[in-house]
Amino acid sequence: MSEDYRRNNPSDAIVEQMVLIDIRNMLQSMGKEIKSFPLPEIDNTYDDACGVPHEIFKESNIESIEDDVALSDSLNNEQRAAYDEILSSIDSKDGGLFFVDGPGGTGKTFLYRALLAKVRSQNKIAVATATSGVAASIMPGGRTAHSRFKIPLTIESGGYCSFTKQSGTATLLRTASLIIWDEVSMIKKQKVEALDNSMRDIMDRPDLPFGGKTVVFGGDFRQVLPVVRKGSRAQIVDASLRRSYLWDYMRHLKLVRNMRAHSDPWFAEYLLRIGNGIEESNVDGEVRLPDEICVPYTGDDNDLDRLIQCIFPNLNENMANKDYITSRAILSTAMIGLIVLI
Ligand SMILES: Nc1ncnc2c1ncn2[C@@H]1O[C@H](COP(=O)(O)OP(=O)(O)OP(=O)(O)O)[C@@H](O)[C@H]1O
Repeated sequence: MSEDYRRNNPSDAIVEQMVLIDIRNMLQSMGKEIKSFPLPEIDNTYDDACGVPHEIFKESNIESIEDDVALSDSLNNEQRAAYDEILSSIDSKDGGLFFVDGPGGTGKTFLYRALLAKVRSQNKIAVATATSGVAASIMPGGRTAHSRFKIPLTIESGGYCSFTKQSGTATLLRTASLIIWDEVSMIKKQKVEALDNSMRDIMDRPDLPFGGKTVVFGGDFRQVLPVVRKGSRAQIVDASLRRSYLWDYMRHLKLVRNMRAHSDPWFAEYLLRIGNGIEESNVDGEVRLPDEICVPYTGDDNDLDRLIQCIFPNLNENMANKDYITSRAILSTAMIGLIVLI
C-alpha cells in the first residue's frame, strides 16, 4: 500500500500518515475504530476527510455534472410528476417508497440523473445504486446495490445486510436524503427486505419501512427477472419484489412514453405490446416480427453480407463517423453467430 504513496511523496512521515488514513477508512467501513488498534496517531493535516467517514466524504464529493442539473428542464410530463413527488417526499422528511415503473427507453435513468443532480446540488447526500454494474455505471457516483449495501450473496427471509450500526455505510445511509436502486426487478425480494430490516435498525424506527427514508426503486418486470436455479415461472415470479410485503408500501410512478424510440411511435408501441404480453403469438409463445424490420434469410452465401449491408450501409466511408458507429450494432444470441460474423 505504501508503495503507491511513495511514488508521489518523498517523505516517510507523509507516506505513513496516508497509509494510516487508508487503514482507518477500511476499518470504518467494517464498523471498527482505528483507535482500538496499537497504531500511530493520525495527523489530520493529511486527511482530506478530516475524520468524516470515508463513505460520506466520497459521496459528498461527487460533482454534479452541469448537464445533469439542466436535465430537469427537459423532463416530460410523466417524468416531471415523478420528479416533483419524489422531491417533495425528501423535503417533507417523512420519507416514502417509490417504484418507477417504465419499460425500456421510457427515461428512468434520465429521471434518476435529474434527481441525483438536484439533491446533490442542495449539498444533500444521494446514494445511487443498481443491481448490475452496467446500470450503476451510467449514474454519477453509482455503485452496485450488493457492494453499497453490503448485501450477503445468499440470504434467507428476515436477513440483514452485513454492515454494523457503527460502520461508515450505516452513517452514510442514515445521512442520505435519497436512495436510488435501479433494476430492482432483477433481484430476489429477500435482498431488498434485508436492506429494509437494516435501515429500520440503523434509523431506530422499526415500525417504518426503510426507517422513514425516501427510497426510489426502478425497474421493468417485462425485462430480466431474478435468477432462480431450475425455477418454474411461478417460483421466479414469487422470488421477485412484486411478491414482497414491501410492494404494497410503494407508490407506483408510471413512465409510459418511450423516449428512446420517440421518433418511431409504431416501434415503441410494438415493443410495449410484446412487453405487456398482448402481442399475438403462436402456441409456443413466439411473436412474429413484421417483415419491414427483418432482413430475410434465404440460406444462400450472401445472407450475412446482406445483413451487414443493411445495418452498416457504406461502412468504409463511415468508419470514422462516431454517430454512425455508435448508433448501430449486430447482436447475436449465441457465440457461434458472432464467430461467423468475425
Ligand atoms: N425527457 C427527455 N428528454 C430527452 N431525452 C430523453 C428524455 N428522457 C429520456 N431521454 C432519452 O431517451 C433515451 C432512453 O432513456 P433512458 O436510458 O433514461 O431510459 P430507461 O428507461 O432507463 O431505459 P432502459 O430500461 O432500457 O435502461 C436516452 O437516450 C435518454 O437520454
